[in-house]
Amino acid sequence: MINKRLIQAVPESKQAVRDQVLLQWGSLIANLIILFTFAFVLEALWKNQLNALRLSCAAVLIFGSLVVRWFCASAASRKSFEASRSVKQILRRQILEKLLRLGVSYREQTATAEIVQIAVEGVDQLETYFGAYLPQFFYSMLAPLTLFAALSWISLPSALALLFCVPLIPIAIAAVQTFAKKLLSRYWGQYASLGDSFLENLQGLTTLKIYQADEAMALKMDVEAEHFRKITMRVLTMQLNSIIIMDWVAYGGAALGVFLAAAQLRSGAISLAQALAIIFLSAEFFIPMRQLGSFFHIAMNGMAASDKIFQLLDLPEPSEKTEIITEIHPTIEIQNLGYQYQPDQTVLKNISTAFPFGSLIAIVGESGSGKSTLAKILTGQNQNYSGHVRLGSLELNQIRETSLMKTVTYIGHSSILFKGTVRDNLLIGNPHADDSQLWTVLEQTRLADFLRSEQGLDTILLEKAANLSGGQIQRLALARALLHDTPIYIFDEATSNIDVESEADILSQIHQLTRQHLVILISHHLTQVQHADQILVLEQGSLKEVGTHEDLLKYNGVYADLWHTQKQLENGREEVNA
Ligand SMILES: Nc1ncnc2c1ncn2[C@@H]1O[C@H](COP(=O)(O)OP(=O)(O)OP(=O)(O)O)[C@@H](O)[C@H]1O
Repeated sequence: MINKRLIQAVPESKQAVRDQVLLQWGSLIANLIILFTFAFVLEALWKNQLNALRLSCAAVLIFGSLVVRWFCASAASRKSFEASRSVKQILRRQILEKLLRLGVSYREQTATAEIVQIAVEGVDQLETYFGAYLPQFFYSMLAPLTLFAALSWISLPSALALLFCVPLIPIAIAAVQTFAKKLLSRYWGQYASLGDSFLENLQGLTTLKIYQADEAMALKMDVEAEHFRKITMRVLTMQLNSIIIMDWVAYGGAALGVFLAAAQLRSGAISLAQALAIIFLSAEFFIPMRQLGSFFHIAMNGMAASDKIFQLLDLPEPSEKTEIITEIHPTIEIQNLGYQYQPDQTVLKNISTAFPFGSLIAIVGESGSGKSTLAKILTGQNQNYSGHVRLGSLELNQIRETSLMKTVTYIGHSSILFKGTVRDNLLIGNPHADDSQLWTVLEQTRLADFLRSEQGLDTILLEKAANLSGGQIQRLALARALLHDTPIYIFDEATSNIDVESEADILSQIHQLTRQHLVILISHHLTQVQHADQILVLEQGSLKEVGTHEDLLKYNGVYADLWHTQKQLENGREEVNA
């Protein structure tokens, strides 16, 4: 019932829990004083012995205790709030730091949607565990012992009977725990997968509408939601059943206390005030444990979530990388490179080649031949490769991530721009750039005129730059990449799906970059790569051909086939257009 690892993960929580238990205990003592005083007032009233002095003493005592109880209760709830706030902060920081340590290759080990679920919903679930369950756990043991100590002076048999009934509640809790743990783990699994599907379908709603597949997808989600509804109902049934058992124990125990007090009063063993005190306090014996039972189910949910958090925190991290690239003009050398996403699927096989600085290297091949996989290896996103990849004199997977990021810039086909101004987005490339440098790259990428007609560098970009065209997004991403000014640039289909004008502008920039940098260009359009210094042709993960455009046409192999096929298609298109 106590997850040691979770508490050790947030050591600061211990003090907060201790404070809350003490404050709750203070509130209990105040309550005891109120109830005892009340019992004595009632007895005095019954015996007609209530005079002004006694009444005012009782009133002062009750009022003073009420003030103490109010103070303890409000301080405890403030502590509870502070504890849950700091727990959430600490765990989210740990998740973030873990992701930073996993680095750009985190997706080799986990999915982004899962991280979002764990970091947001999963951590929220732990609020009750630290803020309410843990203090209640200790308080619910301290409270019956305190009450026993107070009542044993009045009637030992009643105090003993009540004390022995209290453990029946945790026994009932423990009985459901094994079953509850399995059920909650399945509940969380289904919750995460429903969340994934929901997010994916929501993001792809337009596509689903275009293909009129939204209804079919909605039915599929209905099935998933129905499974989730069923498991949620099972969780709730389990929780309600155990609450009923706990209520039976609590009310049964309190009734026993009342019965014993009445019996002892009748036999003259105790006074009326003592009997009243036992009756008032019988319920108090069970309230803390009963409350623990209610928190327990929410806390179990949190513990199931914490398993997922620890799975993420336990992911193996890439080994410590110490090397820093010092060459100003690094080359890339690849030897017997191999890569697999899954053990039985070889995506790259035995590739050996070299990319000299100052050259334009093109990588071509049919879809799925492994071009992007190679680009991701060169940018550190895919780290578990076999063979060697050397950047200058250093092995790539030994290079510190910050150093690699200062050396290689990757521009993919759907670049991400962030909500904010154009300036904010450009400064990501180089935080120290001044406005004139920003305008220079915007001129180079031919965005300057457009932006001048808007609000210049202060033009606001919506989420995913929804207020820019596809071509403008890619040109702005290129401007940001130019500001980054690294010796190596990798363009992975950076001009696919954009207008001809933007494509031409970007290609012209790529060619201008070449002599001062090492540029790797991945493209399906062979016309874009025909002037490359070297063209690598991949086929099913193997390097089939290497050479210039002319060499490869003469060789009359895979590249020549691709070239002629594309030419025929283009000619066919021109004829249709004519
Ligand atoms: N994250 C991944 N997990 C598992 N398999 C993957 C992953 N990414 C790519 N693959 C597989 O690896 C192979 C090579 O993919 P890659 O994206 O490198 O090809 P590509 O040549 O860039 O294709 P395209 O030209 O269509 O972009 C494909 O068979 C693909 O299914």
